[in-house]
Amino acid sequence: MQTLTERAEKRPTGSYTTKLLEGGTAKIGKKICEEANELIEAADEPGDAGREHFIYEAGDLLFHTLVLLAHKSVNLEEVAAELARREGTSGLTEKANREKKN
Ligand SMILES: N=c1c2ncn([C@@H]3O[C@H](COP(=O)(O)OP(=O)(O)OP(=O)(O)O)[C@@H](O)[C@H]3O)c2ncn1[C@@H]1O[C@H](COP(=O)(O)O)[C@@H](O)[C@H]1O
Repeated sequence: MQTLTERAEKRPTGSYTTKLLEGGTAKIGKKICEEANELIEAADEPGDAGREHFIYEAGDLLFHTLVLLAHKSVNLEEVAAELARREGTSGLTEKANREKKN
């Protein structure tokens, strides 16, 4: 995350992250969707090779999600704080609260 934040600030040429950041939410979002699909496909692959592929794709999805956080100037601590806020609350209660809000 620190590296990605630095890429967002300095935008060095020859950086894949810079290329993504220059494309903004549309480009990063498209990659996140692609990587999410690849992760889901890999989830049902059998055996050790399937497991390894699944981990590889999870890495890709997390990487691109972190790039979107850097693009939005959001740090991991803020996301961790949001998850901590939810801790101890049932996911079903959280869902009901969201539905009330919308
Ligand atoms: N952890 C990663 C990382 N994970 C995945 N990727 C890239 O994410 C892309 C995954 O997309 P695809 O599988 O579709 O491959 P692709 O066809 O090459 O992708 P596109 O050109 O179509 O976008 C690949 O290009 C991977 O290289 C990453 N690129 C960079 N990092 C790390 O990010 C840091 C900054 O990297 P740079 O900004 O490139 O210096 C460094 O520490 C890197 O190791």
